[in-house]
Amino acid sequence: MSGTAFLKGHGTQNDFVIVPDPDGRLELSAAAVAELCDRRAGIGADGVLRVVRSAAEPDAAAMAGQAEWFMDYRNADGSIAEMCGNGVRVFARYLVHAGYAKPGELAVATRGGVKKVRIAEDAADGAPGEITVDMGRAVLPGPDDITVTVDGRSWPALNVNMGNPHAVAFVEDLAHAGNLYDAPATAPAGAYPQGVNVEFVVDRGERHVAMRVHERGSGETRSCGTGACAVAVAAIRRAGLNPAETGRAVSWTVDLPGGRLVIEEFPDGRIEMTGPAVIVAEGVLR
Ligand SMILES: N[C@@H](CCC[C@H](N)C(=O)O)C(=O)O
Repeated sequence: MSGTAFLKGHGTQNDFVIVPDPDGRLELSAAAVAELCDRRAGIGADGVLRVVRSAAEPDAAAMAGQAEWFMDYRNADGSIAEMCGNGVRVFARYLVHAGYAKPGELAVATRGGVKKVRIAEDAADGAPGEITVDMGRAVLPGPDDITVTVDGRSWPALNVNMGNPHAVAFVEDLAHAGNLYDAPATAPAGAYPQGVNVEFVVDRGERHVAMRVHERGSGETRSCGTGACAVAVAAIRRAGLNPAETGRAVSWTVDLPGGRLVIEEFPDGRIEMTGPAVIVAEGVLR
């Protein structure tokens, strides 16, 4: 990949190497992604966002009529995931930075379908506007007896699918999640045949939680957008406030080690996630 241009960006400190490839010319192997994401020998990141026109990418050509750009997301180990919530915000920020889009509404194609994005104008002092993503609907596929275990402690967990799989466990203390370097054990065996992102959550106040996450393919990260949505859905159900039943939208604040995301669930089941996204560097690979 020598000579390839890249940028670095993050959303609530979930960080990404952005690789512009508008015409779909790059072969991005799993090994190349892992090298880029290596925090000592590479650029260092939780994942890679390849920016390609939907029409130029066989996986996304069917979405080209709805979204000009496709977010080709890869985890730090090179594996492919269906969706990345923080990634979509950073991807949208890049499109504005590069002059491919303007603040306002935008559609982004992902392996989890087309996501609608609203990019707020920058503030008068130049602070970047927040970005809201329509994350679609959560699916709660069960089973009801999922448990998560770390260091001999186990908790019941809710299986929430946000396009990608999550196990959400409410715990007494976020420190009980341990170092989260290795993937926490989940049971029953076979509940997550494709692996899982695991969230640990504590209450912080009214409609307000804090979480830590172990991401499939990336380890512990400082934020996970789909994870925050899964956590909000679990917290909303736990509080008996399902908007589909009450007819009222509900908003939950989710604090992560890298910042704050606000998640809103609507009576039609749609979930919106709002948070920051910034580009911090750009360069060329040697
Ligand atoms: N950090 C992401 C999620 C990235 C994908 C995840 N690791 C998976 O394999 O499903 C987010 O912000 O949603």
